Amino acid sequence: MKLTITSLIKKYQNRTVLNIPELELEEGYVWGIIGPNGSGKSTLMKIIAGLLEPSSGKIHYRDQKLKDGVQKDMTLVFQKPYLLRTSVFNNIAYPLQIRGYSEKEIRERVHELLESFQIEALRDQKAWTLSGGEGQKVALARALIFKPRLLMLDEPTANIDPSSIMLLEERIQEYYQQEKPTILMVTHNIQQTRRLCNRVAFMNEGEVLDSGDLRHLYGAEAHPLVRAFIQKGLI
Ligand SMILES: Nc1ncnc2c1ncn2[C@@H]1O[C@H](COP(=O)(O)OP(=O)(O)OP(=O)(O)O)[C@@H](O)[C@H]1O
Repeated sequence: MKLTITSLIKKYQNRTVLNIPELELEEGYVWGIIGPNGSGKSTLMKIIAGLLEPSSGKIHYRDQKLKDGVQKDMTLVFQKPYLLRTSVFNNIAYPLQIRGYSEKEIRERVHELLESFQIEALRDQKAWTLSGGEGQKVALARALIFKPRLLMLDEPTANIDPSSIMLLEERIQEYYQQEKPTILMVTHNIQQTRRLCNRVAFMNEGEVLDSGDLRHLYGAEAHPLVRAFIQKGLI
């Protein structure tokens, strides 16, 4: 099973910010999407999540066009957590509420997530009063609660303290081990890529220069620009 991208172009005014003739992302892996600022990583994730229209091109997920309702199976967690103007509990419960789960199931599942993210104390706090790191935990808990088959994370641990980074990474790893979803994760942290990802795609100026397993990307066969970036620690 694959996520297949064909002839994808995204332009703003006349500037092309994304140009991907062909890219296949095999399912069941944790993909690190890496590359310098402005290379199109977030734009690609938003297009896959259906939040942004491409200028042209096609994306197929499990042999279906993205349009055909398959996006209910996926979610994108933004770099700056986007939370609803309500309590932490309601934010995490929301994906189950709209999917018609019973009150009891919702209470139990939310409680489990509050515990595993160590945010029980924030249960009734209003989402807009949370710190950045707390908000990021709530956003990830809300994403995991409905067990998406495709989980997209845009710099999930940017501006997060080291112990919270560890906690978020543990939750992502645990979810991957339990459910074997496909995870696409934008990160600027190479160490994090090594810890969490088993596949990597490298982007530069709107193009995917290289992709594959970690050994390939960090090895001698990788695209010369990818090697230069990695060797100089530029990403
Ligand atoms: N709404 C917009 N209008 C015009 N240009 C845009 C818009 N959104 C993004 N861009 C441009 O598209 C390019 C790709 O942006 P994108 O956010 O996808 O990059 P990125 O790789 O995620 O960067 P970063 O690592 O800094 O988060 C950038 O040059 C950006 O300025």
